Amino acid sequence: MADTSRPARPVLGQNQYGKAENRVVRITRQGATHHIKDLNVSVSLSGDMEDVHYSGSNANVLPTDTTKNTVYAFAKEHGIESAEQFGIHLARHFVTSQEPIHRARIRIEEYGWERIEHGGEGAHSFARTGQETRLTQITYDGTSWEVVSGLKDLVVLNSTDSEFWGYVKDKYTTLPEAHDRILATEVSARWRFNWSDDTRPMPDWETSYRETRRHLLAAFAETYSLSLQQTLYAMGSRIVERRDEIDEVRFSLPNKHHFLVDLAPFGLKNDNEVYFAADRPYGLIEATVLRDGCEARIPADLTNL
Ligand SMILES: O=c1[nH]c(=O)c2[nH]c(=O)[nH]c2[nH]1
Repeated sequence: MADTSRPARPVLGQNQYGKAENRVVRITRQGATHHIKDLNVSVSLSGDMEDVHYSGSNANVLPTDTTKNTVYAFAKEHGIESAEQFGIHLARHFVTSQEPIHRARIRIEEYGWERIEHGGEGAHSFARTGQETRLTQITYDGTSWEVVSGLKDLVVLNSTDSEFWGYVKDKYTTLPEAHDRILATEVSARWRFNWSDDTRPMPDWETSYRETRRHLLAAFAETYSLSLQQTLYAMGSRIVERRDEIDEVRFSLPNKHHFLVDLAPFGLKNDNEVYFAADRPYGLIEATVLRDGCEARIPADLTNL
């Protein structure tokens, strides 16, 4: 019989720790020409951490301060070739150098900079690109890797080649059918690489990002859209078909509605020229596109990644 006089001690569940949002800017000098990498790196470690939670023993705890220092030291010692390469390096270091640490998850946001072209000497002036943030998440358990990369805040718009009609109508439906509308969204996308073990060559991360982004944009621009859902599938399938290293793509696409303004009260005709750009509410279209036979592993809620 279990002793019911004293309740059992509550059990520690999943836990992880580390230093979040280490902002690291690495300048690489090639004579007067400088190169810049600007990252926001979050480290999350897990392993034999029962004691620190139950008793406060820090014997297995690599301080979060040390994880921060490691990010900066690695930026100096190894440079930052790509966000993925840098994250892999860090994850491998934490799992292989610290016995109690069994799993490392490194999340990186990368901010883009473009050169300011000017008549003066040197190439060391940059302007932040107002476009997307590049993202990656590296997970390593000492045996296998999972690399999920992507982007967020990439705003795109087609000013034609978009329709929306033929939908279900009930007594609450007021939306007029559209045969020529603006289609605009702010793309949040994550794609999962099929590279998972060290014995296989890694993808070229920089080329992969550039090409994946290019295919995504080309599919958006080239698809004659009958719904944002159709455009989403076109973007995902183009990536999976053209990039062998990627098995899964997930999108979260807010439909940034542009409503035609009624100019009739002013005696003016609105021939698809003047729109009200509504900021909310917005349609939210989300889906995963998978290589046939592959498993979906990217979480449905991208805010969890
Ligand atoms: O592309 C669209 N998909 C929808 O599901 C939808 N619903 C809606 O009101 N407008 C749109 N547009």
